[in-house]
Amino acid sequence: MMDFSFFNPTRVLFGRTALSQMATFVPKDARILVLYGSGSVVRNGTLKRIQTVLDGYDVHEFGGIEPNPSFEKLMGAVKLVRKKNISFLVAVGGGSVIDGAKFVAAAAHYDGDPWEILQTRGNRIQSALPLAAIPTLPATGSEMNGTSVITRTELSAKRVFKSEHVFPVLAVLDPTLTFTLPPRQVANGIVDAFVHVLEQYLTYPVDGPVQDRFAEGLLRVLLDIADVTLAEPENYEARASLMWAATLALNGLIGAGVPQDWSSHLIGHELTALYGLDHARTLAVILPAMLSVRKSEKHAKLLQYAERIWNIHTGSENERIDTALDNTRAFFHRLGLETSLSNYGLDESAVEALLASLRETHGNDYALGENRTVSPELARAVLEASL
Ligand SMILES: NC(=O)c1ccc[n+]([C@@H]2O[C@H](COP(=O)([O-])OP(=O)(O)OC[C@H]3O[C@@H](n4cnc5c(N)ncnc54)[C@H](O)[C@@H]3O)[C@@H](O)[C@H]2O)c1
Repeated sequence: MMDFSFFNPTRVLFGRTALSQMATFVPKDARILVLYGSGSVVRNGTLKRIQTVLDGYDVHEFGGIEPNPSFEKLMGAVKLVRKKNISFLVAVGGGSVIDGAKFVAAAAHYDGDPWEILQTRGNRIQSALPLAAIPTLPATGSEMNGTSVITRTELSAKRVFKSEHVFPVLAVLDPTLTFTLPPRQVANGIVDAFVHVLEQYLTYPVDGPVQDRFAEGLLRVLLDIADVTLAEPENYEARASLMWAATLALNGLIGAGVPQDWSSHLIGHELTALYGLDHARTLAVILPAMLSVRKSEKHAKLLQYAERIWNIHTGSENERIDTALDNTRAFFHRLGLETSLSNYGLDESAVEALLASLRETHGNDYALGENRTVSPELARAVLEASL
């Protein structure tokens, strides 16, 4: 196992009663800004429930945060925070709203141009407003991590920042808040969480059996509940398992002490920035191609994945790995996600545009992935394999 430092300060309230307990953990004199997205929380009554829970507080609201939240929109919230002297943020929605609120939390305290927060990947953040996250879409794990992904629309640039200061102080996880999700978003969430685990699991062995078994447990649960939670949106137990699995997939625990890849995510971000594909849909395209192209580099863990997740024990080692990759693609297809760029109407010209965009984001000589082998040449091979 590799040496590591693990930090996670987020208090989690989980279950049907979580929302009603929330106020216990919000300072009595807080001036609150509730941030939300395109309005599903208004239509399905979630916002009303939060207003009731926060009755007695000085509460303001900021809606309209888009999927793949934009810097431009969020700067409006930063302005409001300063004008109203807000002291506590509450983000209710999917990963986009929670990520957006993290940016607002950091930008409100930032001296200088807030775009620098993204350009310096969060390194210069000294403090941030406290934030409570109420996820309504189990997927990103943003409710219990210090990561945020923000898009600057005018530059077609999607950027990540990380900071210990933007971990939510509170994550309110009520699976019933996800019952209204359309199947497309549930499927996206399952795939997003599944790929988060794989980015931290399918690297190379470092004798980390605790991390491996945690990761395998989460993968198996996601495979077990996927069909049920899609067919029965109000099956509480299945949705609760999805929600907790998605949170644990990216709260730092399974990745502590093991190598991490994340190259599929970084290429996927460019796909969203240029062509607007949902985050999870970019992963379903890029990840299988990435694993195929880097099969020999990841051989040992791919073989372990084939055996322990897909119960494949016969055939040559290469055949077992190929079958595991076929099964992974089939799982994504079964959930309604495509696994090739051409299914989204993209061709060779998109490959060139994506490669240019990757250079813009990461420099001309980038080297991504756990072994720093994902160079511009290798990224080209992955993108061509994903056509
Ligand atoms: N911070 C992280 O660690 C992290 C990790 C992975 C991805 N991300 C980022 O998160 C974003 C994606 O977040 P997401 O997948 O959660 O989706 P999202 O927040 O973009 O939401 C997708 C859609 O679902 C709708 N929705 C949400 N909850 C609903 C509900 N209960 N009922 C009905 N509709 C509902 C939203 O209105 C929106 O239209 C991307 O920008 C991605 O890059 C962040």
